[in-house]
Amino acid sequence: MSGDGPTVTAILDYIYGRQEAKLKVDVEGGKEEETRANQGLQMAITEAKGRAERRCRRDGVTDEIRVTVSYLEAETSTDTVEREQRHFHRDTEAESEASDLEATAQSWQGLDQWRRDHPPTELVESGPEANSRQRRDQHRQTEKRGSRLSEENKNKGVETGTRRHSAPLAHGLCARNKRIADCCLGYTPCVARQLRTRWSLSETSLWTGERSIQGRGSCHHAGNLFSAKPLSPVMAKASSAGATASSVETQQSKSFDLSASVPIMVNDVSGKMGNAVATAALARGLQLVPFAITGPKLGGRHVIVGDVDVEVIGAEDRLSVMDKVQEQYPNLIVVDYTLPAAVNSNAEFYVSRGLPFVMGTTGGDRDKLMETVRKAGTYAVIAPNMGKQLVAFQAAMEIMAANFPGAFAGYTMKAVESHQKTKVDTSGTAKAIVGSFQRLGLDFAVDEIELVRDPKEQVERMHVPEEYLDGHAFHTYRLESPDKSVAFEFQHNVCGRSIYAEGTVDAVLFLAKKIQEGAEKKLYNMVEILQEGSMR
Ligand SMILES: NC(=O)C1=CN([C@@H]2O[C@H](COP(=O)(O)OP(=O)(O)OC[C@H]3O[C@@H](n4cnc5c(N)ncnc54)[C@H](OP(=O)(O)O)[C@@H]3O)[C@@H](O)[C@H]2O)C=CC1
Ligand SMILES: O=C(O)C1=N[C@H](C(=O)O)C[C@H](O)C1
Repeated sequence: MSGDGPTVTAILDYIYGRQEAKLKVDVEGGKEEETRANQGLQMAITEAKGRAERRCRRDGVTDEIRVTVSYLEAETSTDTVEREQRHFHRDTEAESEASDLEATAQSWQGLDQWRRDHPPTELVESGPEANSRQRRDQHRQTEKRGSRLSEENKNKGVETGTRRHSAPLAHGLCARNKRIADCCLGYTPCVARQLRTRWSLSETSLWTGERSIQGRGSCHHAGNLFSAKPLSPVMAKASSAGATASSVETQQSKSFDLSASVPIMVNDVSGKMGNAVATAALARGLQLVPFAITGPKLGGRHVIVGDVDVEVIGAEDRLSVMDKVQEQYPNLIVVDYTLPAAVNSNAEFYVSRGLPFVMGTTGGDRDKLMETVRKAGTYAVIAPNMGKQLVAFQAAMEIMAANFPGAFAGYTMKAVESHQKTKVDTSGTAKAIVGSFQRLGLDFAVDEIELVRDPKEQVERMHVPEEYLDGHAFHTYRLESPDKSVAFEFQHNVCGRSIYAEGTVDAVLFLAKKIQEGAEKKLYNMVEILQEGSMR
């Protein structure tokens, strides 16, 4: 047994053709007898099984899952390094590698072999007993490899971004298609293999630089589904590679749910958050609808996001435009980042058209907003903050308030929030957190929250970095006991908007999934999405 204890590595493998799923659980670094008797480890395995089953159900792959548990000998860290380096060399030959991969991945035997040659850079699921040293080693190696890969791709004139690549195939796809690449990042080799399978017939297009594949092909992370709608040139390419277009279609219609290729409309894409969300959505393979609705008489502009030219339509023309858009994109999900004054009327418009939506905009009449959505029974996510860790903090505060109501009775609080000077309302996040403090016994009203909007004060007093004066959210809550002998301070400071944009994409994908499943519950907040494990 290694000094750091055994490692659990669980790999979920969907076998689409046979509509079944297998979970492979490897226990490395432990002797069979010991690991069987190790309760923590067994719990980790059970947990991995449970998560795999949930994932299978969520993805609609199969109701059945076969589980095998194998006990392997421990490896030295030197082995790991060597294997990682081999992996790197093979990464750079990703194209031929991908062919090997498909052949070897046909059986568990093959998968075993493949995994020995391609140790995962990240565990799909890892139990509490996971060996942190080994993971740190792997991480270091991967980071090194990632930057070298980026360098190489720069030389080839290919944009891959700075994130690391988890599998040769992911790298292969990265090299040709940024959107797909982004979806692949973070996937483990076995999931990447699914992608390889999906794209096997069109991979040549990816590698030879055909732009056709970049059209509306898309994949997304939620549920590990890879949904693709290759454009006809890809079909043609596949045909010329020896497969008929119909065989490609048959394979896809069996394996994919095309509704997972989620089209989103971002209102208003010309705003700061709207733009950030549209950019993040494209990077994660969603389909950006080339129309956005803005306020009355504010339309007539075009905003270019990635390679999509979005026409911004004034509210006065929204009826006719939406007729067209909904016909063309029946699975459309709307994202709203507009202004507090527009929240209620926009929500009414969406529900009147049965449009599922994610409302990130703060302010307006929140009770009325909830009532509108509940009454209409439209699928929606409504939350004042979409940032994963902020949502977790919010959830923690709610839990504390629910468990210890009145625990801070008698305490006083000062709450201050600083945002870019264009922000017109009080932080919706602060209002939600204050709600929890109220339940904890504090006598504090939301209109007591202090707002800082003056850039000079933001720099000098709040210590906002100057480059983020146009996009920051700094919050501090300071609590004191009646005799001032005890003080608590909670602070969350965010620079930029990417944390919210990523969370918004999670929310869109979550909603798409719920719609696809026909979920009875229609209205969600971000805490619920986080609880379901649907935030990246
Ligand atoms: N939930 C979350 O995680 C987050 C929420 N937010 C919230 O998102 C909202 C938007 O913030 P931000 O992007 O910074 O603001 P911006 O002012 O940059 O963007 C608002 C956009 O909405 C447009 N607009 C104005 N009126 C309407 C209307 N009636 N219908 C549709 N669009 C309209 C504006 O157009 P024009 O410019 O022409 O006036 C502008 O493009 C705020 O409420 C903010 O608090 C922000 C960050 C994170
Ligand atoms: O307007 C913003 O910027 C932000 N708005 C949200 C809020 O009001 O809580 C979230 C975050 O504070 C950024």
